[in-house]
Amino acid sequence: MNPYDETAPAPEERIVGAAAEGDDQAVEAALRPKDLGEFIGQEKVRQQLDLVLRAARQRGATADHVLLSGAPGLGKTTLSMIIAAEMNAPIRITSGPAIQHAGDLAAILSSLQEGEILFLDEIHRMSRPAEEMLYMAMEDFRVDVIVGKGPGATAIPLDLPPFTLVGATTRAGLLPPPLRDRFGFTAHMEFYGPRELERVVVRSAGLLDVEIDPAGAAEIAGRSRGTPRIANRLLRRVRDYAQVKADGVVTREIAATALGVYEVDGRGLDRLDRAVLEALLKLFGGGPVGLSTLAVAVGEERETVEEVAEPFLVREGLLARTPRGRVATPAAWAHLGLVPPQVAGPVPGADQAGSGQQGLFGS
Ligand SMILES: Nc1ncnc2c1ncn2[C@@H]1O[C@H](COP(=O)(O)OP(=O)(O)OP(=O)(O)O)[C@@H](O)[C@H]1O
Repeated sequence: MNPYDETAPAPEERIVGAAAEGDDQAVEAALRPKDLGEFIGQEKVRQQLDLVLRAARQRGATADHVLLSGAPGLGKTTLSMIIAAEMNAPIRITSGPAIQHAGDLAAILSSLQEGEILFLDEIHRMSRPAEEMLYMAMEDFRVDVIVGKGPGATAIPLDLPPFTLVGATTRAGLLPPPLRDRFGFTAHMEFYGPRELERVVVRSAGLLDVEIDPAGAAEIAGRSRGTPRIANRLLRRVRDYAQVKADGVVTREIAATALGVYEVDGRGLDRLDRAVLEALLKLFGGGPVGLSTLAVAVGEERETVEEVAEPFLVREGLLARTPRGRVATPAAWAHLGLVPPQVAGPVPGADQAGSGQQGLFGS
């Protein structure tokens, strides 16, 4: 099971979904930071990448191949464009699923200019033959183009201009080691902290000409699930509300009310997330309960609960997956303002007699 699987079933378009949806792409182009200085957060990645790029520039060489991994919406595409800008090089953008045949890749590689950045999104979804061609292209800047079929087929070597491959993946673990090893620099992008997201919101508000006060920005940041793409989307919905229902200025109260209309709560949970938590707490006393039972209780597919709702609930420390089933954490009870039931009798190994929680969450 993959928490970041873009192909996971979505019950509906989610305002808190991390994948690009609706009008995201059109607006995102305008909101993308253009250089490393403008890129907010990810300090380590920024520092390391800055060194890699500076060194390449000083040597007058193309930069090493770069692998960016992390959940959707954290800025992988943005960073690839920044790499191109910092190297003053053109960029070609494609994705793993678009390259089904080795020939598709050969066509792209052979038309690259010297120093060009090739951004390959979802690199883990490339076909095997294309992947194998990429090994040689990355290492030797050469591909073998196969002409003909069967016993008469011949491989014609084709030299490529030096280029920089920037691969992006939500699932670094799925990359075969020979491919992973050919990247000179690998960066893992983390979820953003609230302060960083606040800066993302303030920056985007400036670009969109939205008046926002710091508390309004903090309110949106706190509901953005650690993801700049979600922060930008929530900002746009709050802007609409502020414009239609108020004087256009985004304050904490306006942001909270607007996001309440879209059913995004103070911690970024949406209707589905809360339905799962509520069922777990109110119907099953906090668990443990099996996934299928939980899914039936909320009227969703098992996969939807497992792949759409649970990853964020687990990340937030609201739900735990245990061998005996799904279990709510104390934070889940607190978040929904409910009191956990008292369990009668001492629980073996518990040091808080009577709380019953050691039995559920212990070890
Ligand atoms: N560090 C950042 N500072 C400011 N804005 C950011 C940052 N990272 C991402 N964004 C904004 O978030 C949006 C999504 O970023 P981007 O498209 O680069 O994500 P991604 O990781 O490539 O997503 P996907 O995996 O879905 O392709 C863009 O509009 C971008 O401007």
